[in-house]
Amino acid sequence: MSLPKAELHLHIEGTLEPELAFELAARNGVSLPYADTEALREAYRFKDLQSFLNLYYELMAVLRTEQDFADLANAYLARAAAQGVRHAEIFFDPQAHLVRGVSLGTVVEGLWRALGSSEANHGISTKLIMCFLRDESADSALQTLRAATPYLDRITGVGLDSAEVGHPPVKFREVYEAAAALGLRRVAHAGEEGPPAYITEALDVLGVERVDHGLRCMEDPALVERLVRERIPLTLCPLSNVRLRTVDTLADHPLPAMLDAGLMCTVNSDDPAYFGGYVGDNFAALHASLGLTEDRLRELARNSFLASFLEDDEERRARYLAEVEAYEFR
Ligand code: HPA
Ligand SMILES: [Zn+2]
Repeated sequence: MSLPKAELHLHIEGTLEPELAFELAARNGVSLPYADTEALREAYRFKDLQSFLNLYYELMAVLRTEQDFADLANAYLARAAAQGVRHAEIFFDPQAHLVRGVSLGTVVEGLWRALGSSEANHGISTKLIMCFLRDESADSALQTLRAATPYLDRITGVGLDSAEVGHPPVKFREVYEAAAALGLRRVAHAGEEGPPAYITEALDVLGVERVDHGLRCMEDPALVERLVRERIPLTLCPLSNVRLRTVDTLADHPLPAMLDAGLMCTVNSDDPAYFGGYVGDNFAALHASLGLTEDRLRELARNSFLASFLEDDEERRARYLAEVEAYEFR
């Protein structure tokens, strides 16, 4: 669906399509434990977040050089452009590369080769958000933030991802305080598999401005009321929730109830190579399976720009919002 939109919850490593994975494996002399792309796709049956993360980290082995990261990002941007994305705030997982001996410079410079020319090549403005792995130590997150010092001109904010349960936001208080002191924006995954209390903690302890997923807020009416009152954006990822079995089917997704409650929802693809669709596919699926009306879809698109970190360019935001209003569904 080509409705103009911003994508605010997108892990660049999660855009690694099987074809590109095999191409990069050949280029870098890395062997993958799958015979071909078909066999690899067979492994895309996840029972929960962890079963997905295992494959997500395994396949990263093919990402070695700046050009690999540039190719990965360019492939994403081309697909996103075809689905109406005008602006993308892109997550990356530095610790997952550092542990393999790939430097932060390689990752950031490589991604920047694509992001720096994204407006010219794809018509998409971009921002970069560096995520900490919550199943790694708080000290490792602090070291990662320190290592990012030379690249802070290219990094808009910090996020928190990977295995949620058992790794509450409070574990990362110190690194979020340090990030805030550096002027970085703050987001965190919370309430995907973890309890509503993690959402509250991400807000109160980490000072996040957006909550990634936030799905399980629906179990706590007082929290819903607060999120509505404070207009905290939630970056929902419906196809991801189905694939990771957070909801049974798309028809059971609470998104319509969340919109009815007045929550500021956005729709995103999370890890589109693994979850069966890019962001436009998520919009189309919501329309098909949940009967979301054109007004609702337009509201979601409007929210995506309102929730984006475009405070440095309000003129651009206004232009994108005008495009949303002018869009004609066909
Ligand atoms: O959906 C996700 N959840 C948590 N961590 C992640 N890292 C990549 N994708 C995800
Ligand atoms: Zn995510």
